[in-house]
Amino acid sequence: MAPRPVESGPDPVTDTASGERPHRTAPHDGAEFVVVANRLPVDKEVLPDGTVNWKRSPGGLVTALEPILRANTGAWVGWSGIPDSDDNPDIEGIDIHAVPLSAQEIAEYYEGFSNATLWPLYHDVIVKPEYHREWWNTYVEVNRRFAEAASKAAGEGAIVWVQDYQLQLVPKMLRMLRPDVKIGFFLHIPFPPVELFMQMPWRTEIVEGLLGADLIGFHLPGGAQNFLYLARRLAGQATSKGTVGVRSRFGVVQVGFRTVRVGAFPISIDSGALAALAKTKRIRDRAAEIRRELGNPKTIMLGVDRLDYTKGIDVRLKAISELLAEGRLDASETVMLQLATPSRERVESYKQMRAGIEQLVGNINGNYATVGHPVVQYLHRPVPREELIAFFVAADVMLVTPLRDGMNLVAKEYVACRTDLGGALVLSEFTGAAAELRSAYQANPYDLDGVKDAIEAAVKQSEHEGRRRMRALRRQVLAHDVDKWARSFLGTLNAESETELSANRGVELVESAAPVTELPELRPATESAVPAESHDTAENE
Ligand SMILES: O=P(O)(O)OC[C@H]1O[C@H](O[C@H]2O[C@H](CO)[C@@H](O)[C@H](O)[C@H]2O)[C@H](O)[C@@H](O)[C@@H]1O
Ligand SMILES: Nc1ccn([C@@H]2O[C@H](COP(=O)(O)OP(=O)(O)O)[C@@H](O)[C@H]2O)c(=O)n1
Repeated sequence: MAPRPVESGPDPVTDTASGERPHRTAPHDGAEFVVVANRLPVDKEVLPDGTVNWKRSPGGLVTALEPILRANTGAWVGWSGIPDSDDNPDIEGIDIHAVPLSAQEIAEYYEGFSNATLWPLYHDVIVKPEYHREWWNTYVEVNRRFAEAASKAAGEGAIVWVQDYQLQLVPKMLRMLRPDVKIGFFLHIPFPPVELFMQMPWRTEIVEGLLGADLIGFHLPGGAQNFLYLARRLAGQATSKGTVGVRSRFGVVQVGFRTVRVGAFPISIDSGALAALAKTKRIRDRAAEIRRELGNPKTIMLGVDRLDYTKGIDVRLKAISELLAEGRLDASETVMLQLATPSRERVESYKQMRAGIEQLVGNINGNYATVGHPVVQYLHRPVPREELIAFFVAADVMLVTPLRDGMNLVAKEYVACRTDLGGALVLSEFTGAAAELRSAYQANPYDLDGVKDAIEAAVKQSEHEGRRRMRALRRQVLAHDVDKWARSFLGTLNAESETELSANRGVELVESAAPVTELPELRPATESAVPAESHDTAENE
C-alpha cells in the first residue's frame, strides 16, 4: 500500500462539517505569538460580594510564557473551565480568545476522549482506556474550533504553540487554514510505547494531526523516538534514524517539502522565584508553625498531587502501612500529610480511585492513630500557593510515587524550596523528573519492597548524606528552569535551517514504510526513564 501523505485530501480531521475543505481565513493583523491550550491562563473567582475576578493560574506554563506573550503582542486561545460560558476575560497585555464548550462537549471531549481515552492510554493503561466513536467525533469537532480560533488570533507569519494531548489534531487543522504560520506542539504527558499506541482506533489521524507542526516536543527522548517510529510506520513518512538527545540531536520527519523536527525538552519550574520565596521569613515562620500544628513529630512526610490514579498515592500509603506494621516506622513520631487537589471528578475511574485512597487513609489511622494524633492527615481541596511552599519547607521527606507521570513538577518544586539543603526526595523511576533528579531516593512504584526501602532510607539518612543529595538535586533544578525550557523549544522552532542546530548535522533519513496494522518487530524505547540516560545534569557536572 502506498504511504498516506499527511496533507492528502478529504479526511475526518480536516474537512469541515459541511464537507468542504476549510477556507483560509482572511488576513491577519493579529498576534505575533499565540499559545493554544485546553485551558486559559486565568481562573474565574466570584468574590463574596458577587464581583468577578480572573486570577492568574498558578501553573508553570503561564509563568514561563507570560513574559514572552507580553513582549510580543501575544494571544492565548483556551477554554475558561466553565460549561456553556461565553466569558472572555480581559487580561492586560494578552489577547484572550476563549473557546466555549457546551456541557456535552465537556463530557465527550474533555472528560471522555481526553481523560478517559487518551490519558489512560498514554499512562501505561493503568486503567482501561475507553474507545467511543461519539467521543472521537466531538474531539475532532472541538479541535477544529480551537484551530479556527487560533487561525483568527494569529497575525501573518505568527508563531503558534499548541499544548498537550487535548489538542493533537490542531497542528494539521491549523496548517490547512494558515500555511503562513509556524506551528509548535508540546506534549506534557508521556508518549506511550508503540504497542500501546497501536490500540488507538484513530492512531493514524493522531499521528498525522501532530505532523502538521514544524516542531513536536516531548519531555523525554524515548517519547520522541516512539513518535518517529509511528510517523514512519503509520503515516508512511521518511524519518531520521539517529537517537534523539535532550534539547539536542533532534529527529526529523520529511512530510513532502516540509521538515518536521521532533525533540525532547523536559519542562521545569520557575526555580529561582520559588527558592527566593521559600527563603522569606514569612514562609519559614509558617513552616515552623505547621510543624507545631502537626505535633512536632520527628518525621513529617508529604505528598502533593492532583487526585489522579497515575500519581501512586495508594502506593505510598500501602508502603507506609507496611513499614508501620513491621516497626520500621514509629507511628508516635511520624506524620504523613497528603494534599490532594480534586480533579476530573465526574470521570468514573477517578471516583473509584478516590474511594480506594480514602479507605487506605482510614485503615492506617484506624490501626495506628492515637486520640488527637492521626498518622495520615489527608486534605482533599486546593491549597493556596504560599501555604503549599511552607509545606515543602516543613517536610522532612517528600513522597512522589507515580505509576507514570510526564514530568512531575511537584518533585522539582520541593527541591527548589529546600534552600536549607534539608529534606529528602523519594521519587518514582516512572516520572519524567527521574531522568534529571538522579540523587533522589528512586524506586520502582510497582515494587512495594523497593518503595519501602527507599522511604526508610530517606527517613533515616544522615544529615551529611541528605545535604549531599539535596545539593546535587538543587544544582540540576536551578540550572534548568522553565525559562530555559521555553527558550530551547522556541529557539529550535525558530531555527531556519538544520545547520543552525549544531546537534542536527548529518541527519540521515531512513526510507518510509507502508502503514502497518500488525505490531512492529522492532520496539523503540518506552518513554520511561528506566534505564535512564542522565539528562545533561548539572547534578553530574
Ligand atoms: O486541566 P486538568 O484536567 O485539570 O489537569 C491539569 C493538567 O494536568 C496535566 O499535567 C501534565 O503537565 C505537567 C507539566 O508539563 C507535567 O509535569 C505532568 O507530569 C503532566 O501530568 C496535563 O498534561 C495538563 O494539560 C493539565 O492541564
Ligand atoms: N494541592 C496542590 C497540588 C498541586 N499543585 C500544583 O499543581 C502542579 C502539579 O504539577 P505536576 O507536574 O506535578 O502534575 P500534574 O497535576 O500537572 O499532572 C504543581 O505546580 C503543584 O504545585 C497545587 O498547586 N496544589
